[in-house]
Amino acid sequence: MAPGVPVDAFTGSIKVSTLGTVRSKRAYVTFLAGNGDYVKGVVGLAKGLRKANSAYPLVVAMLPDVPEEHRAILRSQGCIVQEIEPIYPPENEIQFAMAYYVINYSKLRIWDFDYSKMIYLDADIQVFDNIDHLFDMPDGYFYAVMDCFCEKTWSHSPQYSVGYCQQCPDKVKWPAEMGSPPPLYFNAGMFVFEPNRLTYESLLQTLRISQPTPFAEQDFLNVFFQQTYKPIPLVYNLVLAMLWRHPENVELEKVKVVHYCAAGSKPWRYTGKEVNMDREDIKLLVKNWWDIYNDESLDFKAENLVPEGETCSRPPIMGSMHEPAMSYIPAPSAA
Ligand SMILES: O=c1ccn([C@@H]2O[C@H](COP(=O)(O)OP(=O)(O)O)[C@@H](O)[C@H]2O)c(=O)[nH]1
Ligand SMILES: OC[C@H]1O[C@H](O[C@@H]2[C@@H](O)[C@H](O)[C@@H](O)[C@H](O)[C@@H]2O)[C@H](O)[C@@H](O)[C@H]1O
Ligand SMILES: [Mn+2]
Repeated sequence: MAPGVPVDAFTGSIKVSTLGTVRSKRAYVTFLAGNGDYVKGVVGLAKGLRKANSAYPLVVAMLPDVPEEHRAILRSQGCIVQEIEPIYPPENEIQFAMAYYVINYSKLRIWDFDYSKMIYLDADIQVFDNIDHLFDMPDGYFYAVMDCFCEKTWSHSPQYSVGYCQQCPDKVKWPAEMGSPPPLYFNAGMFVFEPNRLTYESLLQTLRISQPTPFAEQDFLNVFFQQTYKPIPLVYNLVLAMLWRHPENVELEKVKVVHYCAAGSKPWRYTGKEVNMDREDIKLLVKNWWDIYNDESLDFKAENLVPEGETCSRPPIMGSMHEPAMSYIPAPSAA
């Protein structure tokens, strides 16, 4: 570390101004696995961030099973393609809420990326308003939106069995005989974090001695970051089930980020046939996603690149950067 360069005590990352010294590197990051249709989600996300005039690039952490054709599509949309090795949980008999969640532990590789602060977004998320200001929140915390426990996907949990949800803690109170209520729990489809080698090593070491649970890496991250987790408003990650489970908590016109995680809501697979998918608000949100996906004016244009070294208020979205050669075990095909 260059002497005299201020280092943030908590994260160990370099914190300097942009005036002639190392600029703290920021980026959005998503995760892509398999050769299926989630690549459409990433293209939509890249175009949505562009439409929202985000100043930061989108890095795609992808497993080795993502085909070259999909990688080329993402580079052509200005994404930074970064291959990662899969991470599997310890041997287990667990029944994940969705079988493919087993690949989601691989998300943990993003803590080893060379950035000072990142915003993680699932590929089934769309950003409809600029959220760059989230990068300026105080360092040293893990920021994410609180999840909801009311969907059937939670039927394994004590919360679901007693009808308790952190979104309405006074509606059905946590039974005193079950001890204190569960700690606040976040949805891991969107979070603001600081990549850091020490944190990364600790995540991997802790995972090796952790019992996998139904929501896979989401459960694991909630336990790991329990002491530094800070809830942020649901406008930054609208878990669609909130629309029918807690409408009193949702002001749809103010929502900046939509998470298409409800069963049947992935826009690129949408049929409208599943439960709640025939709602007018769902139809509108799916249309809004397609309007961005199909908008050719939002496609990446190389001429928008600002040549290296020129001062610019908005770091360019780079086409692609050198992918480090990595040896890896072929990952199982994702869902
Ligand atoms: O076949 C798959 C399944 C999942 N994912 C990635 O893993 C994330 C988490 O899965 P998903 O969003 O389906 O989970 P949900 O939020 O719906 O529970 C996705 O958003 C993608 O980024 C992927 O790339 N390919
Ligand atoms: O691997 C576990 C996944 O768990 C989460 O999805 C769930 C969770 O939000 C439940 O609360 C909902 O009921 C459910 O619909 C939704 O799919 C994250 O969105 C995803 O990124 C990933 O971490
Ligand atoms: Mn998701």
